[in-house]
Amino acid sequence: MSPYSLILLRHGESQWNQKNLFTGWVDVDLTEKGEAEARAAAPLLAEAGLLPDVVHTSLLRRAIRTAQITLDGIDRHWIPVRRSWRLNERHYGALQGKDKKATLEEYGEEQFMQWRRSYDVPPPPLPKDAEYSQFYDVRYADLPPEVRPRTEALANVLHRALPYWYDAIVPDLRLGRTVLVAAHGNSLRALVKHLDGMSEEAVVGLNIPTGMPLLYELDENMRPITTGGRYLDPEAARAAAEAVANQGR
Ligand SMILES: O=C(O)[C@@H](CO)OP(=O)(O)O
Repeated sequence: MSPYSLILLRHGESQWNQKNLFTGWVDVDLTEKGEAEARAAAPLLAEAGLLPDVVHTSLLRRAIRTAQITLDGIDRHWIPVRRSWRLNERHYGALQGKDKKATLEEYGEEQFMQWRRSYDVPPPPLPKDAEYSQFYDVRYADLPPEVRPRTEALANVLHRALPYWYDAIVPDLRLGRTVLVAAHGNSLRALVKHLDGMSEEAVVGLNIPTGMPLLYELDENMRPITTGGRYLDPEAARAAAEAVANQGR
């Protein structure tokens, strides 16, 4: 038995996942399919005997609602919750609200993939007052303006997520709590990169599917017992990750 259990859960399908639009910090809701995915995660946790004691989410409703629906399904809707902008999806800059297929056609495969999956190349920044900007969103009002992103590469996401990992999630794990983190495709890619010690090149090929619980059993040093963790439904997760990889095509 490993000492520490961490469950990573990307939100269920969102309205903009369904429409194939770059989303980032835009606060779109789940689709009915996304709600069903969140419900389906519950029995997987129950069957594995994984009952979260505490949940951490981003400030975005697709992650917040996914956590609520999943936890409700295992009668754990009452556990303590903490939320942080540090778990938010990657800010997608000027791509927020843009169609993935149209972006691929307009800019070509190389640029498209560089923006989507490269480690350190961010999309162009989004003007503060653009339609899909969150710069003046009240939920980020406590953040100094220079911290509020207008675009992010995965490297920036890792940089802002790690303080939360060390200062909020690890302390919960150290107390022996089973921790659920409900977050996003790219904030979870950053966390997985850190946990698995992935190279900048390897993380390019990492895709996290929606609504599939990913269990990391961690040792005393908060390192995975098994690299890559373990999806509770590995076959479904593999197919769904492939679909994420192929978005835009
Ligand atoms: O649009 C987004 O914010 C993300 C996740 O949905 O997309 P991608 O997988 O292309 O990084």
